[in-house]
Amino acid sequence: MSKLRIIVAGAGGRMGAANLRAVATHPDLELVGALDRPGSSALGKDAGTLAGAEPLGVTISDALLPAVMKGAHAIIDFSAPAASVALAQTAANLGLVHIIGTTGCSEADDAAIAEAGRNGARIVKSGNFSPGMVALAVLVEKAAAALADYDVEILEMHHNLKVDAPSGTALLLGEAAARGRDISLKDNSVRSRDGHTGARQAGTIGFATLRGGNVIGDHSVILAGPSERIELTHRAQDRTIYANGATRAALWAANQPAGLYSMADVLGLND
Ligand SMILES: NC(=O)C1=CN([C@@H]2O[C@H](COP(=O)(O)OP(=O)(O)OC[C@H]3O[C@@H](n4cnc5c(N)ncnc54)[C@H](OP(=O)(O)O)[C@@H]3O)[C@@H](O)[C@H]2O)C=CC1
Ligand SMILES: O=C(O)C1=N[C@H](C(=O)O)C[C@H](O)C1
Repeated sequence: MSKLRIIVAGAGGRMGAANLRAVATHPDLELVGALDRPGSSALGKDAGTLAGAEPLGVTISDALLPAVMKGAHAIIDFSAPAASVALAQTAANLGLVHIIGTTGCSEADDAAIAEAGRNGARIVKSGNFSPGMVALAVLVEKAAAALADYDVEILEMHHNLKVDAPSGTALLLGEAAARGRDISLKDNSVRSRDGHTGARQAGTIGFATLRGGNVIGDHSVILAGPSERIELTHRAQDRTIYANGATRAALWAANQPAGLYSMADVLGLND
């Protein structure tokens, strides 16, 4: 089998480094491009050196076309919402696989990404690419359904450089709880509390956000009922889990028709 040729977007970032290492060490993948934003201090550097590994002979660039010309099949993209929307449109035009880990997308961004999936891109988008988190979401959906009158609260903590809140994973877990209750998350979520809030409204799904230090990603879903509390928790210890999930998704999506997929699809949970 010939190797799947990959472009890593957001290459100069924390996840960029993890993705570059995951691609470089995977026997079925070949790195053909590494992108960062115009003006980034990463431009012109060797992708491997920047990721703390051996030089890879691929220079970080802000131009997609030269990498596409090397026969790229897939983009692994953990960057920023505007960049991910633009890349999804390019992936649609070229029929590429596009793995999107970027969080903090607006409704309009998500609609544009879904449109790209309808127009030829093979997209896997997830707020969390760890298989453990996909399993946790299954448990949350079941627990929220079984304990239909318990209060659901979602707590997340991340490093002090994270720019979006609640995290993409917290929202993914909120969607799982809402599915379990057959309600819309958008219409039933409480994203923050401050001041005289009044008593908790039954049936809502609450979110709380903590930021500090270098926490990679902690998430807890708490189901609070009369005289008991169930806490379902995931703690990430290394960004490798996300990068390995992303490479797995790229290899899976290469054999799928155009569309917008989730990590649950990749793991066969929706078959
Ligand atoms: N789904 C998942 O499993 C995970 C998702 N994430 C998400 O991935 C994203 C990146 O996280 P992280 O690596 O920690 O963040 P970083 O800020 O470290 O990295 C983001 C990178 O993207 C670059 N970038 C910004 N705009 C563009 C652009 N237009 N084109 C190309 N590159 C661009 C940034 O450049 P510069 O710094 O110069 O602005 C930076 O190098 C976040 O949304 C985060 O929430 C993170 C971990 C796991
Ligand atoms: O920004 C991060 O770091 C992370 N972002 C994702 C999110 O928003 O949930 C995934 C992970 O928690 C790390």
